[in-house]
Amino acid sequence: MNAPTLAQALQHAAQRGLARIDAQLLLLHCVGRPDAGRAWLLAHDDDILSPAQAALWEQLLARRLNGEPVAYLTGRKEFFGLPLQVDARVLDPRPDTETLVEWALEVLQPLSAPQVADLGTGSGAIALAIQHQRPDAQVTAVDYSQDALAVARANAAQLKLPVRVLHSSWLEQVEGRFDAIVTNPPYIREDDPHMPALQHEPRQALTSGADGLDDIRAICAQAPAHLVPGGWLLIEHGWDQSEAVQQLLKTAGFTLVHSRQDLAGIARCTGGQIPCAPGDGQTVK
Ligand SMILES: C[S@@+](CC[C@H](N)C(=O)[O-])C[C@H]1O[C@@H](n2cnc3c(N)ncnc32)[C@H](O)[C@@H]1O
Repeated sequence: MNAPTLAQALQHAAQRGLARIDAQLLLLHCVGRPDAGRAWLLAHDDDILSPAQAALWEQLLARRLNGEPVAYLTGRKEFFGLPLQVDARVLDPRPDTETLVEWALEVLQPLSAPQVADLGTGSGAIALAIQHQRPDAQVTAVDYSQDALAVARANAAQLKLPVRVLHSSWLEQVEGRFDAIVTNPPYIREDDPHMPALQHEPRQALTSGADGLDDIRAICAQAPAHLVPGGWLLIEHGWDQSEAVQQLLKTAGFTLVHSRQDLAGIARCTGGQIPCAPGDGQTVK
């Protein structure tokens, strides 16, 4: 077959069942215009792919149809307005996680030069978004995976953001106390039926024991000793875990424990505050 026009390439992808937005992002990548938008594609729909571009397009189309995230195929993902480098060493950052960043920015808002930790940083998405919004903050990005830390370091360098990158299992090798600890840890049950659909992402970024809560349990237990009085722990979790996470936070001594909804209106983040002084405890319903 002759090399297709851009319009023909998109039509072909739709016939094979690829979502239009995915096809557009992959095609922009193939023609070397990753920053151009859909309007550019429309304006150039008669352009013909070069043989090399057509070969790359066919290859990426097949990989996407096999379930690889678009971000791994293009090597980039926008998160909180920041262009991140992303590959199979890290979780593909999800838009829902921006809810957690917004919450963190709110609790940090009254503080100057706050200390912040992002546990399980992966690509560095959360840490870098907070550092970008709060240049006065000292942000520490922690991960157990050296592969993930290499990606986070590369993103920090590329974006010129002074995030401190640290190797640790949760807070075990971390010193000091923070005004906020923010985390999107693994929280999927080992036997979750959706795991095959996530086969291209690192397993250590996804699953956490029989009920998906092993890592959240560890973080809730470790965090109080690493927070200043009045400091917050904010956690992203699964769609059906908000009650369990609220209970874990209360058991660990947190107050003002409550959950927030993601972009789909599901309670997907839960947080609590270390009391400022003994007896300060309150609960938000
Ligand atoms: C769900 S991913 C989140 C990545 C990133 N924060 C995001 O939101 O896109 C969870 C991350 O936790 C890391 N992780 C898993 N176990 C860990 C542990 N014991 N200590 C620190 N990080 C861990 C994984 O390597 C992975 O990068």
